[in-house]
Amino acid sequence: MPRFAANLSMLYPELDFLDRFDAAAKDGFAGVEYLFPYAFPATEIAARLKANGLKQVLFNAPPGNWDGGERGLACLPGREGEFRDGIAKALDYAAALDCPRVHVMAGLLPASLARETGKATYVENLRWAAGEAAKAGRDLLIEPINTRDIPGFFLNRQDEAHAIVEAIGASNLKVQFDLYHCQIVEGDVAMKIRKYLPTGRVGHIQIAGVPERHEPDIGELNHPYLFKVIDEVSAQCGWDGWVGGEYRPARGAVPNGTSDGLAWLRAAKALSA
Ligand SMILES: O=C(O)C(=O)[C@H](O)CO
Ligand SMILES: [Mg+2]
Repeated sequence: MPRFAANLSMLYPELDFLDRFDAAAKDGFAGVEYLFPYAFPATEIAARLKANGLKQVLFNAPPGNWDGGERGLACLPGREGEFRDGIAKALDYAAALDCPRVHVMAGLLPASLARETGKATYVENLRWAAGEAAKAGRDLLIEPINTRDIPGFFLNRQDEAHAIVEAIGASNLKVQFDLYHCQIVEGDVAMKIRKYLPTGRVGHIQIAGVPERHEPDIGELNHPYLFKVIDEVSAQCGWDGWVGGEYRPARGAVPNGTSDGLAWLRAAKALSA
């Protein structure tokens, strides 16, 4: 079975962020991911990881003005300086947290901007950032996201993401394959696992129930089946990444709301035992 990480931006909403590390470890997660560490000193987060024997497997580079609605800077002409400063900051945190990969959000394509212009900026920014990440020994990930959750998001489809990664040709630039977004945008998830894992271009997988983005055992995707497909393909091609549970617990921010919803994780572990 794949290794599972808890997404601490979404799981354990009833707890303060720094207390979520302890909860995830107690619930049997071996790794954690989250959107942004920047509100906390890296030393403080590193201490929580160490105290709980957790691996930091992923976080995002600074996305621009998140509260103002921005969702990344990578496709935005004129913001290259800020983009580069954000990558430098992310790589500093990645070193302090011993985190092997950083997700770079593409951003919202402005209505007034031609897609080709946004794409040229995106590709140039990624090329530069992948070079910096390579020097720091990290992978850089890009993630197709559905436009119901993030209207106007620049990167939506798996094939587009893989084409961009192939065209740039940096071995540390990879795709963050979020099965939830994939199901909403294009479907055929199992076949896409079979198609893309063997390419070596998938750096991380994320899961959630579709369409509510609750636990993976709620909704239209059959995760036990997909875990078996991931296992089977991994055995053939050597994929050894992490699967992040990135969902909003159905019971919400109530005590033990996340822990009580982890039947899907126990079932996945039982399958591999
Ligand atoms: O929303 C997602 O699926 C993500 O993985 C991003 O990191 C946050 O938008
Ligand atoms: Mg995701």
